[in-house]
Amino acid sequence: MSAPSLETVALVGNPNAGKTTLFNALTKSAAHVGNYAGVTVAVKSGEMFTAHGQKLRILDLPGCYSLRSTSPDEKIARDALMGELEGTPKPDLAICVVDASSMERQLNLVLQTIELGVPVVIALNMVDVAEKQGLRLDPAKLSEELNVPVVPIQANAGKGLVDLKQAMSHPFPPPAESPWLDGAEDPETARRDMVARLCELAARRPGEHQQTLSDKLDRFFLHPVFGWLAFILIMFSVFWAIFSFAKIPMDLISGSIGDLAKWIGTKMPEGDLHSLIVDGIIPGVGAVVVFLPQIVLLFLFIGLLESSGYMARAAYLMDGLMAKAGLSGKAFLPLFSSYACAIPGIMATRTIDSAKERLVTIFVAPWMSCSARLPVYFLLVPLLLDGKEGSWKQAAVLFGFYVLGTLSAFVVARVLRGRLGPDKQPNHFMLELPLYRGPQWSYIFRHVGDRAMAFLKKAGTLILGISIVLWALQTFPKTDSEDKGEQLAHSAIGRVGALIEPVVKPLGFDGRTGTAILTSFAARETFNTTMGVIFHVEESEDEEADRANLRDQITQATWPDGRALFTPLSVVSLLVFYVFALQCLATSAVVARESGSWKWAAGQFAFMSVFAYVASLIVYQGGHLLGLH
Ligand SMILES: Nc1nc2c(ncn2[C@@H]2O[C@H](COP(=O)(O)OP(=O)(O)OP(=O)(O)O)[C@@H](O)[C@H]2O)c(=O)[nH]1
Ligand SMILES: [Mg+2]
Repeated sequence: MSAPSLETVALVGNPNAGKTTLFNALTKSAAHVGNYAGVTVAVKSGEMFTAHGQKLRILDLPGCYSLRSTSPDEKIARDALMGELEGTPKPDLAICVVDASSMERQLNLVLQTIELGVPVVIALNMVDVAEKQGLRLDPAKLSEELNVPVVPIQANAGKGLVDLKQAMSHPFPPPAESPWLDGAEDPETARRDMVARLCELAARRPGEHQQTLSDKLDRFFLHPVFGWLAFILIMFSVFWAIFSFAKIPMDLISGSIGDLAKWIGTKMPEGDLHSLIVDGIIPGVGAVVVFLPQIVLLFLFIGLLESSGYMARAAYLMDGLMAKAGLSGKAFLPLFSSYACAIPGIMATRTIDSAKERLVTIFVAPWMSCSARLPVYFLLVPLLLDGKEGSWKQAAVLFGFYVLGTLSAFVVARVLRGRLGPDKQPNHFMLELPLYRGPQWSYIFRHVGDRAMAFLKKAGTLILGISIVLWALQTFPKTDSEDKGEQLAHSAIGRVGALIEPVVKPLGFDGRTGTAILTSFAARETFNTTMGVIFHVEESEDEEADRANLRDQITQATWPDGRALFTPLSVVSLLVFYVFALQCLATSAVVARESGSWKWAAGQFAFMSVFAYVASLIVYQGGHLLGLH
């Protein structure tokens, strides 16, 4: 029975000290770690057994620099320690996770935790890094000075965990005193003096400053000119690699889907069920699933950038640009995570102290092109270029659409930030540059695996359901006509298309594309599903045609008068629409929760939808005036 009396141990420490790594090692779980500050923004709980078989509850807290902070994630950490956080019991023991290589900055929090009167054990982490820097650590001295147990560990290699578990066994050490406060007028100064003394005694720096490899790399990656060139080159290579490496597995998947459809086609008798599977489910789900390789590659590259430590350098470079948008460097990581998915990105804004800046960041986060847009981009971008043109050109176009979303987000952030007025709270951005590290493959693979599973799960549930509904909508009501085009026009979906057409025609789309846009307000990938279902039927008169390749089918689509439906101009207009439209119910729900107001979420939705429409209109009509087509 999970008794409520289960004793609770909280992991406290500065951001990036290795708390989650330790949490995972102790509880054998796989919470997300990353080599930059602010990865954990909510309290995570797990269970473990001590050396004596005693069961403990472990809490992984968000990193914080002090216990008086104003940003939501640091407040969560403080409240959890004080037992003031709803749903989490007051910890019976706090393990202060300290990065041994930067004790000067990290011990302050340890002192504050001791002052709270909670029993404390110090886990002196990253001893490997400290050693490489030539630091001479003296854990015994530190323990003696503070009167709390100190255990040197290396969390990512599982070293020292046995000793740590021993220190966590019952009875817990008694709360330590805080003699540094005795007779002190200003606790802040008293703590600073104490930290200096402790470092002098227990963490002696080598005589001369050694230039580490990280220092050397940083001279290049943080260089005002070369740093930016490297940044652009790295990002561009990621896009290029996604386009070129994904090609082989993608052809394989789309080939198998085609074969499957053909095989079922020959095995099953004609009829509605046959049609449901061959014309509804397979093209509908298939149009999304073929992009699995791109999703996997995107998350693989994000994982590599995160764990190597490069992400923190990118934040450093972007700091100046962020300031121009009225945001601080703290907004960079939330915005960057939004390229994967806006939801964790919006959650990560909890690291931002300023409430107003946080709102603005939440507002613009969905314009960082998320991975759900990738299937749409990958379907459409190649239509702009001749299929044979190199993948670097396609990568350049894709890069361009990412830049468009990002720059527009910065402009809107600036305007909005200006309107919200100045901030009362102080806002300090302290960017730590962690050391460069080799990739941690096991975490990366697990994370990529999770993402791939989530993507497939969505395809197997939401997308599957929508495919079935779409198939029904275009099969019923039935006509007697043999002509597929007539049947489509007569069907429910054809009627919806006819209704929508006047609205989307000024943007260069017909009713079928309009229907696909409409359905993608549930989730963006549904665009492909709808296109897959509608255009599959349209073109399948020709039984010899390669049914699997949706792109070939939509290149051949025409208006009733025979003009091509997808011209470069209408494709650009469509892509622009997808860059800006907020088509994700889950994001809106998270925005409402994190901003604490439905109005904010609704306003964001309305703004982005109208913006997308107008931007697309300007592109299409403007292009026409310029004689483009
Ligand atoms: N070299 C070395 N790296 C470590 C050690 N422990 C953790 N790391 C790495 O340090 C980085 C940060 O680890 P996390 O566990 O995410 O840190 P955190 O304290 O949870 O950070 P926040 O959630 O941002 O507060 C990761 O890249 C870890 O793999 C260690 O003992 N030695
Ligand atoms: Mg963490």
